[in-house]
Amino acid sequence: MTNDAGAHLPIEVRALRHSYGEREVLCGLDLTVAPGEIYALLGGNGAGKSTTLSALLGFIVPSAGSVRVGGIDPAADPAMARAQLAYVPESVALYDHLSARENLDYFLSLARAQRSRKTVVEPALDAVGLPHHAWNQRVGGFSKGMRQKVAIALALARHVPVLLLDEPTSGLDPRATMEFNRLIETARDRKVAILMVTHDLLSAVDVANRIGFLSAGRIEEELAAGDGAARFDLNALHARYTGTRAAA
Ligand SMILES: Nc1ncnc2c1ncn2[C@@H]1O[C@H](COP(=O)(O)OP(=O)(O)OP(=O)(O)O)[C@@H](O)[C@H]1O
Repeated sequence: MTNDAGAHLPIEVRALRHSYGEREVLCGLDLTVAPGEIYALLGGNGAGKSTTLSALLGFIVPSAGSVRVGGIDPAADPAMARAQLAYVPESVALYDHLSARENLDYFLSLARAQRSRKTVVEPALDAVGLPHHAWNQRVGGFSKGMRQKVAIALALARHVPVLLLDEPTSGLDPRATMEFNRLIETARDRKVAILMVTHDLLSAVDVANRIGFLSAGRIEEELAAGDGAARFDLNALHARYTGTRAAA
């Protein structure tokens, strides 16, 4: 699928199927994320959310269907596909003995990206709201929220079109969750396409443009945020997520 200008969407998954041995986990998954959109992918344990991320990262070769990241097939060219994206796992992997600034510098050099301190690294750290006094501190002492800021700063500095987030708010308190949501809005404002795998319904309701429920290997229901203050109907979503819809 292409957008109106004929270009590929940053994330496109079409009729994706994947089996582990005899067991089919994804059975015709369709999912797209546009530039400047946050898509929250919800689903029960074992629904196939991580498998979907693995397909986007090129860690698995799907049995059928198509996956494109920035127009590139991750199964055919994983390195090129990964160059289009930033992946933030549940626990952000950084070099603990290096400072925030040094981590950015190092990862940018690995990505062969521009890494001028004044024009790239510092503006990115500023954009994610990492306090200046922390820039030169070793990240080993950072909280999960601060580590996520460094990871998102790296994504911004690399100018990638796609951001993949795996359970980003698990273990964050409500205030840190709110801060994280504002943080990914910074990436959305820069037209990054963001796919967030999560169990955190409140966070999804707060920040997502669309919410998709993965069940039985496909998107069973997809909802778009409304225009008003109540972007989604939280009660209905909760009933939907907990399988108590009939009683709701
Ligand atoms: N490498 C693997 N080999 C065999 N089965 C696997 C493998 N990885 C995942 N599975 C199975 O595939 C199904 C989907 O797993 P997946 O991790 O994608 O689900 P999930 O939605 O991310 O779950 P959770 O919310 O618990 O993280 C599960 O039943 C899981 O046990």
